Amino acid sequence: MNVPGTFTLGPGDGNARTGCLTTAHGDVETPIFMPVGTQGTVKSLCPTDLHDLKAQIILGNTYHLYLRPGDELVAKLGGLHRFMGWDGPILTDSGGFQVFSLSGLRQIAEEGVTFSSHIDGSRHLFSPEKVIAIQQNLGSDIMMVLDECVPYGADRAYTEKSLALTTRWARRCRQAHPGGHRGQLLFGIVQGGFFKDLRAESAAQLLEIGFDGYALGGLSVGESREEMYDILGDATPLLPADRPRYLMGVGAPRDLLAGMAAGIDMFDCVLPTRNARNGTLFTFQGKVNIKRAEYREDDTPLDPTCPCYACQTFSKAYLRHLYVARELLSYRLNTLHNLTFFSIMMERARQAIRDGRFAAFRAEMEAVYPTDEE
Ligand SMILES: CNc1nc2c(CCNCC3CCCCC3)c3nc(N)[nH]c(=O)c3cc2[nH]1
Ligand SMILES: [Zn+2]
Repeated sequence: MNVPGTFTLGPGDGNARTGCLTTAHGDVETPIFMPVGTQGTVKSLCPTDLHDLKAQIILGNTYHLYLRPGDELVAKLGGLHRFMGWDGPILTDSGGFQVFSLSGLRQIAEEGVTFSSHIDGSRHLFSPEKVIAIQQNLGSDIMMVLDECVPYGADRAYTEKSLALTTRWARRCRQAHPGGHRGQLLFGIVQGGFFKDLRAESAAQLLEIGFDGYALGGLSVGESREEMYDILGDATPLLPADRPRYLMGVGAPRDLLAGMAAGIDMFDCVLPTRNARNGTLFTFQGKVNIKRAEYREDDTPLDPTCPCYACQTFSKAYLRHLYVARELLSYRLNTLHNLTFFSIMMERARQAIRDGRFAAFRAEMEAVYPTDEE
């Protein structure tokens, strides 16, 4: 078995590439979509379900687990893998993004970001050293640095100032986790908003510090698709080709395709799990809104080509009934299906890259996932 952090590139097709990342809890084939677990669980699924749908790596949530049940308790109970019964790789975000999106009353200073818990209003400080300690306690295989995800529309002056602080925080994170510590990897996060020169500066600064992988942050924050793709195309080649590249918070099928075409290796998004809860299901024939009346008497499976338990066992009429009746099983079956779809789509993408036919695969998928609708 390779040492954690080993990243071996396989066949490529244009800027799209396949690879294999070794972590302390196993290897991850790239490009990869990572299902999001929020409070130590991928909502409504058991770890066995995740293995059944061939999930290779999942996301844990530093912010939530720190607040409840507490990272120290999780450490005392053997770490997040043992706590949640998932023996595969886990990536944890630093929590910075959640602080900005979930908690009120936050202040940014040299030391770190102070915020009020969305649970009980108590005050907390996330410093670079603190978020490293939390992720070490959780035992995640891939940790992220503390960063400020600059709000969409921030002006150049604010973005420049924020970038300088974010880089100082990244350096403190690296110092707090010099590398090789129990095989836990540390990724840097490129910021710089929508200013290409600032993005280049950010990438160069992070490269000089040196990380096991590099993420593009500050995207999928409300910008238009073309704005995201513009930065994506310009910034991705700045990230070292021999290290994993992670596009944070992305995304819908067409955004995964655009990211892979640009040379991105790793993705995470709440879309498949969140949409499962509101009845929006992804199939290879396009999106299905299961609550629509047209499915009331539809005795056919959601996606006859899908191997998941929901598609193999139930009709659209039944899935619609469960959703309309607000039955808990609706949540579980819809999540099983959506994550199976994302898993199969990524497997087909990896094979298309290996076969040198990624452009054709992308065109085929975009025909059912047009770029105009949300
Ligand atoms: C949705 N768009 C988006 N997400 C971003 C995220 C979060 C990525 N997902 C993390 C999971 C969220 C659910 C719970 C578990 C962790 C970002 N994170 C960081 N640190 N920096 C970003 O610029 C950053 C930028 C992001 N943009
Ligand atoms: Zn299915």
